[in-house]
Amino acid sequence: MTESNTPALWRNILPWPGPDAHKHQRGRLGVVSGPAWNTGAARLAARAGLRIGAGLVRILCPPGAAPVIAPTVTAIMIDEFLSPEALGRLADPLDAVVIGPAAGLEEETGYNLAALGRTGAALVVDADALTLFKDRPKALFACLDRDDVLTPHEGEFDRVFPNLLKHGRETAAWEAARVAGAVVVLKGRETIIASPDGRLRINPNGSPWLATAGSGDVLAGMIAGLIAQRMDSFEAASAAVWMHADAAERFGPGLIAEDLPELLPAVLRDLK
Ligand SMILES: NC(=O)C1=CN([C@@H]2O[C@H](COP(=O)(O)OP(=O)(O)OC[C@H]3O[C@@H](n4cnc5c(N)ncnc54)[C@H](O)[C@@H]3O)[C@@H](O)[C@H]2O)[C@@H](O)CC1
Ligand SMILES: Nc1ncnc2c1ncn2[C@@H]1O[C@H](COP(=O)(O)OP(=O)(O)O)[C@@H](O)[C@H]1O
Repeated sequence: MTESNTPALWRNILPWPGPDAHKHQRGRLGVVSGPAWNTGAARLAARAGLRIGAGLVRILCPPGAAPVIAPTVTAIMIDEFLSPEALGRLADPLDAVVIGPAAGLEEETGYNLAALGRTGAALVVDADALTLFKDRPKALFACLDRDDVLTPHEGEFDRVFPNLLKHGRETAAWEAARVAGAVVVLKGRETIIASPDGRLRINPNGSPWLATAGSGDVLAGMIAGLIAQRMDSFEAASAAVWMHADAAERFGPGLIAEDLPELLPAVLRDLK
């Protein structure tokens, strides 16, 4: 079934806090950072996850990155991990984790993903954590569950799912979700959200102002922030894609990725 991704599909299941909410109950999100000179992407994702309503957000960083991150965050917490096993232990109590933005193309990123795959947290896998698996996608799929989300742009999609795009974006996304056994968000002008059970949504409100570095990192944080709040992964991806574009259209000229999280309160208010 193919649908246009309009708010009517998911507006009534957005996660608003109840009167007894506390921060742990609102959802615990983790974002894996790259090394010291590559922490910006994780900070963008973390800020977006916090703004979309996750109650508690932690950046999980490799040795040496914490002193860079600490002066730039306030509500967001920081944990350092020294091994994939240590990352897994930090992630275990979390509801959702983003891995990939500026994570690096070293094997360590794959080991980190595998460790996260053994935790109970839902994963949003983006950027380097996709590119790393070029030519060996089965190793990526082995880390995934059906509530995990892959967020490739077309370049990343072609690395993980070679020869699929020639069948058209819809068929490609549909088949990718089936073989990966996870939700696939094929980004672009008309972003497609595909579920492993065969559902497909095409996003109608794409904004070219999103063609700016780091906007995909923000989207990954938004999706994971909604999943952390217990929204179904396919619905969370659908809602985040629409809200991301709506935020960009509201701002228009001059938009940079840093602006996107700050636009979310207005987007959320109008949806409420
Ligand atoms: N603030 C930050 O620290 C940022 C870090 N970023 C990170 O920087 C690293 C490298 O990013 P790159 O942009 O080089 O890697 P990409 O994989 O995005 O780009 C590599 C190549 O893919 C090709 N490509 C094909 N289709 C594409 C599409 N639809 N969109 C973009 N590229 C397409 C392009 O020719 C490009 O040269 C990644 O780890 C990424 O997560 C970026 O997310 C930007 C922001
Ligand atoms: N021309 C466009 N029209 C609509 N959306 C776009 C356009 N160009 C980029 N986007 C959106 O911007 C985001 C870019 O993500 P990505 O390529 O991962 O960037 P980055 O790696 O810099 O964060 C995606 O959500 C994509 O759908």
